[in-house]
Amino acid sequence: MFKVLVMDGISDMGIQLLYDAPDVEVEKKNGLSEDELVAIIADYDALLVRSATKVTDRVMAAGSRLKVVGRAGVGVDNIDLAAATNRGIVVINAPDGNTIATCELTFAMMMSLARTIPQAYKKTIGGEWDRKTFVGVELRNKVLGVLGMGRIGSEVARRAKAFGMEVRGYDPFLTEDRAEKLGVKLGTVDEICRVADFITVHTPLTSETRHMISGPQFEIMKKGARIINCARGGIIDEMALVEAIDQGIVAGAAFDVFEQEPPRADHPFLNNPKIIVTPHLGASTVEAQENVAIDVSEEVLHILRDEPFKNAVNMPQVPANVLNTLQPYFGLGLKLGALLGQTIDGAVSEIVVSYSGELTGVDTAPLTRHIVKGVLEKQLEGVNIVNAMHLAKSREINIVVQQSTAAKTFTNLVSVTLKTKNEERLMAGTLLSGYGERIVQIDQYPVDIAPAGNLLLISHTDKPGIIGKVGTLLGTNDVNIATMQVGRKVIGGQAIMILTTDKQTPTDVIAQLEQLPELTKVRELTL
Ligand SMILES: NC(=O)c1ccc[n+]([C@@H]2O[C@H](COP(=O)([O-])OP(=O)(O)OC[C@H]3O[C@@H](n4cnc5c(N)ncnc54)[C@H](O)[C@@H]3O)[C@@H](O)[C@H]2O)c1
Ligand SMILES: O=C(O)[C@H](O)COP(=O)(O)O
Repeated sequence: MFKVLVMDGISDMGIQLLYDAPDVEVEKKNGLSEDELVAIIADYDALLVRSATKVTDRVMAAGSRLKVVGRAGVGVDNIDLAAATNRGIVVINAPDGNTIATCELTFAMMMSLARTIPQAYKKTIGGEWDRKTFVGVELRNKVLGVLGMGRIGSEVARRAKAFGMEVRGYDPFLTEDRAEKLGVKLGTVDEICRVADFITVHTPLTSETRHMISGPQFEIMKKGARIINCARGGIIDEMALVEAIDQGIVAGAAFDVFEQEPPRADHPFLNNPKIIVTPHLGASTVEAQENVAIDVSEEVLHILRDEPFKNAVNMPQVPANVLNTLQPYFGLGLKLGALLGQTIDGAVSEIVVSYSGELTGVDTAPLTRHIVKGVLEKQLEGVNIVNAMHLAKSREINIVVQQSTAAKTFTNLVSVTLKTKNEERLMAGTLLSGYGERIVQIDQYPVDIAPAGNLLLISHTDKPGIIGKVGTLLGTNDVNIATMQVGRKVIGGQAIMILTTDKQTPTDVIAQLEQLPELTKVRELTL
């Protein structure tokens, strides 16, 4: 039974999938401190959070069963991603579910700024009928600058067009083609600051976007501009903004997010009549909360059940078509890595993976991760596809990936070579239509083995009687041979023998085999 801890008031309707799952037990808790979370997290396989819970390295270190942290929302700045990767914990988010909610809040903010609705409301309910102070501006024919043209920024741009606004966008990853389709004119941050009547930010908070709008931008800003931040506190320099308002450069600002949340009671935004604030409500609609909780629950179930998943934040994204092509090879890759890893002694210094046939032209990185996981898992604890590459890198294992279009006997071939200081071994496998996974080459020898069960890999000198000696020794020790193959390049030269046995070969029998003078290496390979 998988145990899932759900925090931060995530929508019950959205996590119904988890409640309904026969293999999942759900517990809901709110407002736990880091210490309280550390004290209980060892009981859970999955942790679901919004932005309130800080998932620190300490929390993950205590989560000995933790496989996945699910963020019911977009931003993962409350989760220590590097620590999660290090510990092999998958972090997933729900990037699409709250786009519209946040876009609509941005518009609500923009219209509130244009028409000073919160200020007018406050006076009116206070008994004042003030029709002179609150003369607003229209959105039509105004320039809107959108910094960050991803999901939310693009939706904001679309709606702004419907309001008759001219939209200028800045996003280093936005192509001219897409900008044209959205009806957005591209510009730099400074160009946008000079001309925009409204500026809204929709980037993540990164070292590049921190204080993206600060003193120098306010200096060149069009007089009377209005600023909106429904993305992340810190993208706009809060103190510089207050100064720009005091200097009459900025006419008003609307913030849903703060550098520190909740802001201190004496934060200068909280008593400034030109600044509208909300308590990080961008994603807080019934629909968005259901959407993100459904998305994250589906992904958590996939991860717990070892099924393919797509929204991992601490692993590269894999497009669905690529995943579909690679999926059948994951098992083969894992087995090739695991078997080969057991054939060598000493530290691996290099893993060379070569793909050919129908695997060429495909982004095979996810398959390489499975192979590396296979190689490392017999030596290291806690290796998984999230941390395999990271662990290899931290052990200075060089990973070389090659793709070859050269015509081969097989329609697809995955070949893996492991190198240590003293030796080099190769194993290649293929997916044969109707037969499934086959190992078709070990070192320079062609073979045909189904990678399953108990395998004995024996390197020996090709001499008459060796096969008989091995068979007799195994037979007298009650180890039944299911299949046997031998490979050699020249008569009397080096050769290999691969046996599949019905049960594991006891270690003392392996020791007896090793005593046979013709055998140079005996390895039991298990999966
Ligand atoms: N207020 C809320 O409750 C709320 C709700 C949802 C999302 N958000 C926040 O809004 C932000 C955007 O969300 P999204 O779903 O649109 O994300 P997204 O990933 O779809 O879009 C972000 C965009 O920012 C761009 N970008 C990155 N670095 C940039 C830079 N240096 N300059 C300009 N653009 C840059 C990216 O290319 C991308 O297009 C995120 O930080 C998210 O956490 C806040
Ligand atoms: O990044 C997000 O998805 C938003 O900031 C929403 O955060 P929340 O789930 O805590 O409302």
